Amino acid sequence: MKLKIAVLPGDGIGPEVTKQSVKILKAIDERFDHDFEFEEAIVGAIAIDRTGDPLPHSTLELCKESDAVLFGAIGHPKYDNDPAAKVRPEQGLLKLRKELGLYANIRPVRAYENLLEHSPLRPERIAGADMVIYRELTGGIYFGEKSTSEDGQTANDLCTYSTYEIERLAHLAFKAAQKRKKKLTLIDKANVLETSRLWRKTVTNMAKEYPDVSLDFLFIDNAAMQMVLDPKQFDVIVTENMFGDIISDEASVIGGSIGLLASASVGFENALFEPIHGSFPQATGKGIANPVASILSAALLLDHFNLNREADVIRKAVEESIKLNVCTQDLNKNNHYSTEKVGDFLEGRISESEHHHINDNNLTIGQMTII
Ligand SMILES: NC(=O)c1ccc[n+]([C@@H]2O[C@H](COP(=O)([O-])OP(=O)(O)OC[C@H]3O[C@@H](n4cnc5c(N)ncnc54)[C@H](O)[C@@H]3O)[C@@H](O)[C@H]2O)c1
Ligand SMILES: CC(C)[C@H](C(=O)O)[C@@H](O)C(=O)O
Ligand SMILES: [Mg+2]
Repeated sequence: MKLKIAVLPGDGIGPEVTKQSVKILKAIDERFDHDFEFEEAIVGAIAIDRTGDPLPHSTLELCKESDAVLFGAIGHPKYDNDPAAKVRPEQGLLKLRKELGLYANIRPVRAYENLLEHSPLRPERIAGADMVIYRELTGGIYFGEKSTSEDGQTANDLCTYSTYEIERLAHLAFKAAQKRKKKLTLIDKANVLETSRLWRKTVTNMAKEYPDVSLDFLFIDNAAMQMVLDPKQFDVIVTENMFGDIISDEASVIGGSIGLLASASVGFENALFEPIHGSFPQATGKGIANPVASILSAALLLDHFNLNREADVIRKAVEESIKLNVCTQDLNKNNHYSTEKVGDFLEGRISESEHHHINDNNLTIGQMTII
């Protein structure tokens, strides 16, 4: 298949992990005889430094004309530590999501058999946990009107949702549940927030169209507790932008590290793939960042184009690396491997791999297969 992939490494560990996922995609390209073309562009703090704009026009245009975007991470302490900064790296990512219409952010989370002991959570609580979080990505409090009073003593962030925004995401989540364990959980704060009450009303109405899916509701505060107490209860989660951001970082503890959690952001026309973690500035240049989240995001990219067999080869290689303890230090304190070495190991496995059959256990969601 011919694919043009825009590569936006970004800041901090972004370039280090993205280098590995590009390497893996190139190995897949070679192994399966595809025709992948990669083009890099700047975004985030590095783009502010060079152009004054966290999302330069040329970067946005490249993303629009590409089949998919492979995104690293953005963010730099010089902005995190300056609340008065007029322009911020994060604005680049938020604008990109909005401009590309990426309303659904899909974050698969699961426990790995060989990492059960590694998680701070009790192994018997997390063994078998396997869920997908559908996070709304272009609305809510992130994108509402913002203001600070002239005296600087009061600030506002408006949270707005429309039925349309809720429905287009919830349809994807219901469909995902139909192909999985047929359970959908809406996470909200409907006991307090008007927007959450609209989510509950809208999703409840939609449930009639999906009679085979059982729908339940959790308030976000309780959900945050349930996520660590009994994560096996979750199948598909659907939630608004900010709750989804927070609950997915929390859920990464189940896998053993946020360095394992991949995501796909999709809209009607565009798709972007990125790890859920940030630029982990403390690790920049040290070769300690886990590249697996970025590599599994590349696997989701392949799934998006129905290259399920190829995506499966990547996931199998990752499973194997975990089994053999070929991991960065977040997963293996003793005898750990560098970012590059983990990438090299996976690349080697892919190049040597047999052509696999499509795993029938994979669950297809729209165009996408979710592990
Ligand atoms: N999508 C994004 O680009 C994105 C996401 C989250 C945060 N950020 C930005 O990143 C910067 C740092 O934010 P933060 O420290 O809150 O979050 P972060 O995700 O960068 O790091 C939080 C912690 O997670 C762990 N971690 C993250 N990535 C890892 C990896 N690949 N391997 C191993 N461990 C990893 C580290 O222990 C780290 O201290 C901020 O500027 C923030 O705005 C960007
Ligand atoms: C960097 C930030 C804007 C972003 C978000 O909150 O969406 C990040 O935390 C994420 O999860 O992708
Ligand atoms: Mg986040």
